[in-house]
Amino acid sequence: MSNPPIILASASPRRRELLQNLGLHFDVIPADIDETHGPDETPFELVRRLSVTKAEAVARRYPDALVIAADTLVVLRGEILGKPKDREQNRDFIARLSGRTHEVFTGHALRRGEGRAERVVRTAVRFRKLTDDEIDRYVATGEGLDKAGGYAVQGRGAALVREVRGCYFSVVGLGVATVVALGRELGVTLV
Ligand SMILES: Cc1cn([C@H]2C[C@H](O)[C@@H](COP(=O)(O)OP(=O)(O)OP(=O)(O)O)O2)c(=O)[nH]c1=O
Repeated sequence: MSNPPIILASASPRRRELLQNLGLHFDVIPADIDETHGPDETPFELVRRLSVTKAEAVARRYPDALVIAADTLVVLRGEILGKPKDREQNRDFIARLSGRTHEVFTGHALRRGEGRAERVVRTAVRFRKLTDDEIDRYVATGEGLDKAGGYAVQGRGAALVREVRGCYFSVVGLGVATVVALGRELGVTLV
């Protein structure tokens, strides 16, 4: 049986690039959803809910497609660090991450008609101990402003990271192997 058309329900250029690297052809249709956190939600529950909400918002309009959505959160000692609202907050995030290990949660949700496949991937990331000057220089690049936790492991942020324990790609925003496995659960061979 031939594969259905594929839709990536994300505005993230990183996610698009990771899927393109597999040689796949797909459309990009971002889901515009409310990303407000519920008061008692754990990071696991939150990324799961947000990835599912993104997938469903698009799948409703394209029931014949395979819809792929994801959501990424950075968690330090139980506290969620979202996208920094400005450089000052970006500086605060990087200073707090310095010398410590935090967790990155990426929720993946696929839909194909009535078919659903979901998985949350958790990865531990340890930062080097950074000097004030290093923190200032990193924040001045502006790279972290649209990223969860205020850094990009795939960019200059690579210089901040001592160790990644788990799936590197899920830190960037999309666990590629997870997406392929979830696609197979829905009967779609992506690679
Ligand atoms: C930790 C980290 C996050 N990020 C990015 C991945 C995501 O794009 C972003 C987290 O925000 P998300 O809300 O997960 O995604 P998004 O708003 O970019 O796109 P959409 O909701 O349309 O899917 O942070 C990196 O690029 N590198 C990193 O090292």
